[in-house]
Amino acid sequence: MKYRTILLFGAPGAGKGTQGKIIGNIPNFFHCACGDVFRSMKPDSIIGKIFLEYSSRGELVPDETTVEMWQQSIRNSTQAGRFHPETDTLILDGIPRNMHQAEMLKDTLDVKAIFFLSCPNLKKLVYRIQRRALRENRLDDANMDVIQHRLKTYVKETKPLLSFYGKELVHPIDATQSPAKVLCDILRRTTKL
Ligand SMILES: Nc1ncnc2c1ncn2[C@@H]1O[C@H](COP(=O)(O)OP(=O)(O)O)[C@@H](O)[C@H]1O
Repeated sequence: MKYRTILLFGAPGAGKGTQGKIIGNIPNFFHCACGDVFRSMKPDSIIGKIFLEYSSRGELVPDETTVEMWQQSIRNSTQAGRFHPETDTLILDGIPRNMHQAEMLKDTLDVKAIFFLSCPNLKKLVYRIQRRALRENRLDDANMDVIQHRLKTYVKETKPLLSFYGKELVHPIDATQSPAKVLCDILRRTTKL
């Protein structure tokens, strides 16, 4: 069975995690952020070490490791009764993150909509990422070179995904607005799906 899915899409710092966490608290939605799954791994486990190696350089973790880990995490959430695939909509954030991952997940995800949190103001993104670094103690947010590299990786590898799914699924959302307004825009469209 394919999972009914909404993708939260956008550059690092666009606010995917902030929105995903809130929406995930609404009944019949289940939020899964791939970065959170990586960060929940023990730093001395095999995946934990691979994650630190790549994320501290601002690079994507290799696709096989990522997709396998993500699938395991979804299976665990289903078995634990947190995610009910029959009735819940999956709110995905941070995966798929390139064309290859989208291909790998083609038979797993039934993508109903992509909310593209658009923030063309680079300074704003960098400011948000640096603020988060202080709050969440994230290695990959800590220095400017890594942040720049992450933003470049997004443009080169992740943004082309928008055309993979096709523009009829893509809902642009102005992510420079306050979190409450962004949430309103997302929910207004979600209830029409
Ligand atoms: N789908 C993915 N594929 C590969 N690497 C990923 C994926 N999701 C997360 N990561 C790794 O975790 C890091 C942090 O991701 P995330 O928490 O989504 O933050 P951000 O949105 O700020 O990039 C990424 O820079 C990358 O190294």
